[in-house]
Amino acid sequence: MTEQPQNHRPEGNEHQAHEDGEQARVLRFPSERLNPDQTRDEGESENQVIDGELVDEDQAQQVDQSQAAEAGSSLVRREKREPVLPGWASSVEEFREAARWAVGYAGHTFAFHAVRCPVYLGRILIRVPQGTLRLLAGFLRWVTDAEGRTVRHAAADRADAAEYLRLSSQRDSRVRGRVYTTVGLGAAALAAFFLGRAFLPELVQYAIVAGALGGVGWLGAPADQPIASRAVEATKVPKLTSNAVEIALNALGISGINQAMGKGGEGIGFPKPISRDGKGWRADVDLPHGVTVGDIMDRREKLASGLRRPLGCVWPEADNGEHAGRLILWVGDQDMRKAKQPAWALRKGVRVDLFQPQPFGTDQRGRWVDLRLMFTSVAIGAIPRMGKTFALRELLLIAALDPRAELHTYDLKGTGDLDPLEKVTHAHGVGDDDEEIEKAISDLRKLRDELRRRAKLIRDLAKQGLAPENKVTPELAGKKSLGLHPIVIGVDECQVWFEHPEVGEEFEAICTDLVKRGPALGIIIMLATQRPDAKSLPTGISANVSTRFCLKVQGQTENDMVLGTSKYKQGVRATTFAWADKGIGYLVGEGSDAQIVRTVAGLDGPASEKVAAYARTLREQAGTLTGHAIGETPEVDETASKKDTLLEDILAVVGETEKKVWNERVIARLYELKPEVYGTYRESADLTAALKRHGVRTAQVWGTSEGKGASRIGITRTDIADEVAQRNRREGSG
Ligand SMILES: Nc1ncnc2c1ncn2[C@@H]1O[C@H](COP(=O)(O)OP(=O)(O)OP(=O)(O)O)[C@@H](O)[C@H]1O
Repeated sequence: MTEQPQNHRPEGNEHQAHEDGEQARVLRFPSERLNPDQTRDEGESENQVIDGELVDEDQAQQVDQSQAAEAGSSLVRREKREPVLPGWASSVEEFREAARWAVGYAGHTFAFHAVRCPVYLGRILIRVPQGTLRLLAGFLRWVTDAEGRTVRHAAADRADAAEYLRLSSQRDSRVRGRVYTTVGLGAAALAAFFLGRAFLPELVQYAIVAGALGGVGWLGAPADQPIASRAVEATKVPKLTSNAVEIALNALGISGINQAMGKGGEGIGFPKPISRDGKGWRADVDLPHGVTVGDIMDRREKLASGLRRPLGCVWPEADNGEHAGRLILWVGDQDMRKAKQPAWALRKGVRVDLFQPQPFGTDQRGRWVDLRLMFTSVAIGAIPRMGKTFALRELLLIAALDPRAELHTYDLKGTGDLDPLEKVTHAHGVGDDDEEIEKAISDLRKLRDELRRRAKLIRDLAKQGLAPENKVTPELAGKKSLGLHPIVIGVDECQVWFEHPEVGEEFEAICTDLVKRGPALGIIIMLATQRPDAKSLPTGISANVSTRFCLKVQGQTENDMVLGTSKYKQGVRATTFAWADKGIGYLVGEGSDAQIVRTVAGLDGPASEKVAAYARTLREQAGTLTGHAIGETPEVDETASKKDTLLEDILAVVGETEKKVWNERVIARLYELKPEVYGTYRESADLTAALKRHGVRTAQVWGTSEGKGASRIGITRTDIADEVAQRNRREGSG
């Protein structure tokens, strides 16, 4: 939340460790006070102006707890408690996955060996003679006490008569005993054989013979050629050791690390043992003083080389809960881009609720990462061919699976990437020719009006206690009569709109408004661009989107433009992705830390068509197919195609005698002149924005109302007249 000065009395004087190391206080708003007496005690600070940051209740509670720990008993320590159950036992998904693996493994092994049984039988029979020889040789060695032979020979060689005699007599008695045992066992075996032949069922006899032969055959197999082939070739992933991590970090060429690793250096700390984490190893590392996680992230490729692992397996991350030198190094068993992604729950089509989180992609550990589209606006950025359009289309498909959602899809690149959504979308645009731009601006103007209608409606509903948080709720969205269903706008290559020479600024103004106010009012705008700079993703938009997905970008500016200010400095660097990391990006969701996510793989055109077909069925059943999806042509706003005559109209309604006029007065007169054109101008800022597009600035101007003079935003007539004259000259010379 942005910094806001608060003029209120503080309650409590708890301290919170601030990011920059300063001590900051958590202050309660007056309404939250439990003890009215306290307010009297704090009367001195009545008019204290506090500069601070608004934090949510959860954050405040966390801080409260840690503060309580600090302030309370000396036995109470600040600590980070590890989960009681390991990840696989506490996550249903992981448990299911492990169980699926075990059953699959057992099934595969059984089938593999069952098919090869005849081969194994042949191998056994071939090896029976060899096995029999080995068995006999071993038996003979045992009976004759062969293992003592070398010692006896040594005694004889040394001419140690006493020792030799002792060993020989020991051997004689041992051999005697073993011969008796052999004879006894032989007689017993013979008796067992005849008894077995006489009394045992034939099947059991065969089984015994087969078992005996099997045993002998097994014994006859050479060590390197076992009877049974291996059903599963274990791909051995080397264990990640602290030594391997140290070698890799040392090889990065970072002087701070090299000094720490050198003689007498502080070394590298491992605050926790390296352990398994999902399908890989996780090492928590305390880097030497002065070395940051960002330094390591910049050298991801070198780190992978140092660890002798493919680049797609090595994922260094910052631990945001700790200091800037705490590195979490996750090394996967498999390259993330090649690892098989678990099935996407929505691939076969299923009705979704946009108010609930939906699976967007998988993290390095192969776990699904969910995203709640409601109450967000989304920015997607990347250099070309990294999977930006796939990501946007996936989000639009998720939205399409909620039959309440009204889609507006714009593919400004014009290659038809969003065409699979045609069968469900309310408004659809492809390309950037004049007609398409006209259609789009007209649609956006309607959306801006809808935004205003919703804002007013929500205000009214809040007054009646029906919108407690002053935003659209699932209940409100479900009431058709209110028209507060989710509206989802997806724009690929949005820079085409914002850079348009005539309506670019208007596109920007409307989109900024939608980004800022849309989420609370059930309007979600998603903008994707391959050139994230101030022109293609205006700052008003980039600063206000709440969900950001950044695939590979080239530099810090683009990185921060998409992911948010200072993200690069904090070690969230989409620049470290490789060219082959398609569909892999940093996702910064609402209030959550950045995480690496791979969008749904294989969701290409045909696969998207299938999901969209299901979405259409859902919409047919719900009766929510509208607009483009049922072949309706949108009514193009007449004013969009007509010449914009704002300046001339102002000159017509503001007489030459009036030098300066307040905006609100100009708007009222314009409305009288052309209500159908100027009906959307509700406030002074609307006229200011419209004039800005014509290169005319508004300013504070003096005027009178009911006899009282006041300074308000307004126009200067000569500015308008000059601009019209200049334009006429330009057109004349052109
Ligand atoms: N999650 C993913 N896993 C694997 N490959 C992916 C994934 N997402 C996208 N890709 C691949 O990346 C390639 C580029 O995707 P896409 O067309 O979305 O890129 P783009 O950034 O929109 O490119 P452009 O800027 O040219 O429009 C596609 O061929 C697609 O197969």
